[in-house]
Amino acid sequence: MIYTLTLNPALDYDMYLENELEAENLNLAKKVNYRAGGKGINVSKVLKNLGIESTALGYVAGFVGDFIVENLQKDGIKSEFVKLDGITRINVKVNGNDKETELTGVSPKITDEKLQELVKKMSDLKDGDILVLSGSIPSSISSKIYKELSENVKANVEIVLDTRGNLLQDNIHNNLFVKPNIHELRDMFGEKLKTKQEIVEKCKYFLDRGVKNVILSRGGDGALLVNKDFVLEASVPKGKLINSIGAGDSMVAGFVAGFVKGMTIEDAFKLAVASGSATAYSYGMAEKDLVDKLYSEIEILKEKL
Ligand SMILES: Nc1ncnc2c1ncn2[C@@H]1O[C@H](COP(=O)(O)OP(=O)(O)O)[C@@H](O)[C@H]1O
Ligand SMILES: O=P(O)(O)OC[C@H]1O[C@](O)(COP(=O)(O)O)[C@@H](O)[C@@H]1O
Repeated sequence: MIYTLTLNPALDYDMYLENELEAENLNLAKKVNYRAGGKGINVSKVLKNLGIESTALGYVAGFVGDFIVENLQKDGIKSEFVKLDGITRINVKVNGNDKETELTGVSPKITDEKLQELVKKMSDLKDGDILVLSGSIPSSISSKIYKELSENVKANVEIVLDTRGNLLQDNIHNNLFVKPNIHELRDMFGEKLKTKQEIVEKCKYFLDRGVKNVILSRGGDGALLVNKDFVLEASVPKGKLINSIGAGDSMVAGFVAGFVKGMTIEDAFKLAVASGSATAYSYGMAEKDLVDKLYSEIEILKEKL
């Protein structure tokens, strides 16, 4: 079984404006969209669209939490959330004609007792399972919680890690892959990292700490995969950008899907990029038909590390 963990889910409220967002002005929307979000939940959704079952773990609270649970149920995605007091956050994603602006809400508190409830659920993991640890960590719990949970897993499980900044560095633990985006890598090293060679050099930081593959996403500029044997560079397929929220999570789902289907690293990476771009070219998350179409258009360049 694949388990996705979303410690910090959200209702994503996508707003598509008539014009570019203007501060201190009235901004009119021409279309809106509500969806159950948070990184692990997005991974579960795209896995489902690719025909792969997973169980979504994490925390939900209040009426937003109810919306998330119902939304996943409707999509036929299994979830086993722990309930908290308070209200799960609402994240507003404002899309102008060119620019995307994100407003992120406040998360409910996770008490020690609720943390133990989650730990108990995670003790069900079995050999061969995959655990996807995705998204930010609420400030009420340890910023090393992903590492602590990873160390706690007794079974032989592949662990995927996708989180930001220091949280990424602090939570590495024998990961199948990590997926920073180029901005996160630049922030982490405080450098501009313009050339492919500069980027690949920095990816070695993760390999030296036991990560098997680093997937470095670069938005509309494609992606790199770096492991101890080779570097893969993927082109981005053609399409019209609609909303890139969840593109990174779709990429995570695509690679996991390829991995469980027994694809080669090259093909799983291609599926990852196709899934990321399929989401960027859609109002919702990547659907299989578009992923399949884009998959056939992606070119992968392979070089030795
Ligand atoms: N503007 C875009 N055009 C085409 N593909 C995109 C675009 N933005 C994202 N993608 C796809 O989604 C992947 C992940 O996007 P990225 O924005 O780098 O991740 P994150 O959402 O984690 O910041 C990219 O590697 C690419 O395949
Ligand atoms: O665009 P990405 O990085 O794939 O992730 C999008 C998801 O991440 C969020 O922006 C939340 O991110 P964080 O958990 O890092 O705060 C959600 O609102 C959204 O569903």
